[in-house]
Order: sequence, then C-alpha cells, then structure tokens
Amino acid sequence: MKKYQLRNTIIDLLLRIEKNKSFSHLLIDNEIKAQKMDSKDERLLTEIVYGTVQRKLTLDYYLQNFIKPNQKIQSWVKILLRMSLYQMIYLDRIPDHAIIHEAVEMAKQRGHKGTASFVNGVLRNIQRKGIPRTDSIENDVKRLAVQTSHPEWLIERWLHHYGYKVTKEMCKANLNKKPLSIRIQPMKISREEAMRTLQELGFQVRPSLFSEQGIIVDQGNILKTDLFKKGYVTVQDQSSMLVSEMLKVQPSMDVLDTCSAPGGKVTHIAEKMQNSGSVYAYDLHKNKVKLINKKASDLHLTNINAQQADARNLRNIHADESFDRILVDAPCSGFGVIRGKPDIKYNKQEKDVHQLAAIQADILDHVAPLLKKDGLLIYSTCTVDVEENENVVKNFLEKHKDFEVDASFIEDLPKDIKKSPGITKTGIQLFPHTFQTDGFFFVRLIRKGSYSTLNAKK
Ligand SMILES: C[S@@+](CC[C@H](N)C(=O)[O-])C[C@H]1O[C@@H](n2cnc3c(N)ncnc32)[C@H](O)[C@@H]1O
Repeated sequence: MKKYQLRNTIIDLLLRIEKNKSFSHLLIDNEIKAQKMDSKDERLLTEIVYGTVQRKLTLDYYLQNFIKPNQKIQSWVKILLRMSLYQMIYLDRIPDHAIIHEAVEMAKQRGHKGTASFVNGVLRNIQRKGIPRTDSIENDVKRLAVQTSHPEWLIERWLHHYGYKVTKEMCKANLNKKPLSIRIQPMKISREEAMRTLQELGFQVRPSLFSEQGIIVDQGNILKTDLFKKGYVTVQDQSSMLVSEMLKVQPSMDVLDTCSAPGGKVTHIAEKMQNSGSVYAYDLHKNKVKLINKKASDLHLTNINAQQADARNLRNIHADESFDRILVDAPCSGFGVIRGKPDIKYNKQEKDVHQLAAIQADILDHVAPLLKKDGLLIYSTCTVDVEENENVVKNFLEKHKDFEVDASFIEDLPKDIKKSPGITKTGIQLFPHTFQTDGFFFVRLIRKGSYSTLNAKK
C-alpha cells in the first residue's frame, strides 16, 4: 500500500468504530477484503486497530496529562494521538521517532500546520517525559479501570460478584490474544489426522481439554488451509464446544436450538448426531438464518432445519414435549468475548444487562414446555455476569418446579474442567483467564414431573 494510505485507513476505521459503535472485527474483516491487503499490512492494521480500541481508556488517561483540560480536539486528531501512543508503548517494531514523524505527516495531510504542530508537541512531550504511573491510583476500581481499560461500572459489578483477584485476572486476560481453537468434522476427519496434517503444514497445535473434536492452534492462519476450505474443520471457541458435548445428544433424537446463529453449536450437535435425527435451529433475525445454513452446508450437514422465529413464539410451531434436548444459547451482554470484540466493554451499559436478563428469562419460560419429560435443557451465555447467568437460572427453577439442575452435570464435565473456580450449584462460569477460552456460562437442567407453571397461568 502507498505510504500513509494504511495509516489513513486505520484512522478511518477507528473513527467509524467510535462513531457508529460498530463491531471492530466486522469492520476490519470488510476493509481487509475490500482493499485486498497483503498479509503484512493486514497484520499491522489488525494489531493497531484492535490494540487502540482495546486500550482506549488507558491511552486517554496517559494523553490527558499532556493536553490542557479544556482544549477542544477533533475526533480524528484524538484517534491519531491514541493510535500513535499505542504503537509507541505497546509495539516495538517501529521506532518512536518514525511513529511521531508519520503522525505529524498525517496531521498535516488531514488538518493544517497548527494541527501538525499540536500532534508533534504532545507526542514529543510524552517521549521526553514518559507516561504517568498508574500503580499510585489508590482506588481499586479506578486503578483497574485505567490499567486495563474497562469502564468503572463493569469493574464494580465484577468486584461485587467475583472479588478482586478474579476481576483483576479477568481484566488482564481481556487485553491478551487468546489462542485460536478449531473443531474437526468427525465424519470427515479424525482429530489425530487433522493435527498431523496441520503440523506437517507448520502449524503449532495441541488437543483441547474441552472436546474430543477440539484442537488449539497456537500459531498459523487456519482459514487459508484446505482443511478449512473443504469443511473438515471449523473455527469455534473451546467453551462453546463444551455445550454440545454436555447436551448428551444421540443419533435420531429430536433436538431444538432456540437461538442458533451463526450456527457454531448447532452444527456441532448435528455432527454428534451423525447427520441423523432432526435438529431444529431458530434465530430471531432472518439474515442470520443464512449463516446457519451456510455453516451447515460447508460442514456437509443435512439434518439441520434452520428457520427464522422468535424463541418466545416456538410453541406456535411445535407441540409441547416435542424435544429430547433443548439448547437456549441466549442473547447476552457478551462480556466473555471482550478479547475478540473489545468494543463491547464501552458500548454495553448496565441497563442493557437488566433488559437482557428479562429477555433470557422470557425465552426460557416460553421454551421450557417444549421439552419432553426426562429431557435435558442447556441454558448458556457468552457473558460473565451473575444477573444474566446464575440469577436467571435460580429464578427459572423457582418458577418451574418440574425442572432441576441435572445431578450428573458436574460429574460429566471433562476431568480438568471440574477444577474450574466458577462452578456453583446453578452452573459453571468459565472465566477467560482460567483456560484461555471465552468467558462462558452454562448449566444443564432436567425436566422431571408434568408441566404446570405456564399452563396454570393461562
Ligand atoms: C449467543 S448468540 C447464539 C450463538 C449460536 N448459538 C452459536 O453457537 O453460533 C444469540 C443469538 O440469539 C439470537 N436471538 C436474539 N433474540 C432472540 C429471540 N428472541 N429468539 C431467537 N433468537 C434470538 C441472536 O440473533 C443471536 O444470533
């Protein structure tokens, strides 16, 4: 790419992320495809955009020490300063003087001489004096918020629910890259064969502790391999793989996945049923149903019936007690996937958590009658929040006396996962720092007696 073109693209992307509150991973992917970048530019763009978003509050804390309190700064100038400072502190590839020189040139091109001299002044001052210390911030919440770039309300919430040690570890883990994990399509290839093939191609791989279909890829771009292109493997976080493992599906069962897109777990379920039985997959958004069908077709799966529907209306489509297994992988705040989608920590608010918890409870209430007696239902989210997780389950069990937590749920967990610190009577909370997975919650419920609660309300 031409000199400065890449930097301009980065500023534009960061501006769009800030203004539209769009997901950075989607914008980055689209931009890389649109500009047909080479892999060197692709890596640098991804690193600077993710890193600058990931560390936004920390960078702003540093910058405020070098900018007058009431000084008006245009958004793009602030972003230019943030991304330049990010590179100066966290990347050692480019020397500081080159970063500052480029920032000043960008400021000249996009603004005028005055802007260039302001940017030059701020960055040179930081280079001379160094960044301010943060370990002297006395208040625990403020210090963690500044050091790990999380909003204070979220830190307070986590401190209240999980304590200082877990919160600190979690916030730190959210700044790191997690290893990629993939799932083999077992009807196409064995895990051993896939690992051998990948090792021969130069990948560093190891087996997952979460699923016999899982492989952790420590290094290498899996998306460019034939294994991925031919649908022999798919990308999925290890924590998500555990859900379909724990649902205990058998070939020829009737299974319902109420919130399925983009189809990670439902395709795993379909694989475990060896392309037999019937798997109904629903999602609220019609365009997302296409993603489920695409994933099923990429993985050569024919036992999934994907349709658009609100999970709360599924009783209009299916008779009560139709399913042996139900998965409710509910819409949630997503605080478990901040590593991959750093925007979540700035865009979600506490009121969203309350609203989501109400939707989750509603979905569970409406779906519960569809489960057969002795059937199993897994409730899961990719978030770390007691209100959306343990409390939703507790309230559900309080209301639905014919359901209980399946007693063999913890026993059935893989050996190493049983030691996880987040296991309670109402589910397992995986933290991102424990096994380097997404933060994830799930519980397996069993339906015992006859269904009464919803019928009684009618
Ligand atoms: C956590 S994601 C599901 C991920 C999916 N299970 C997988 O493994 O790929 C939650 C999904 O729920 C969908 N959703 C939100 N509200 C819903 C509703 N009322 N009924 C059905 N789906 C809903 C969202 O569109 C989103 O795709």
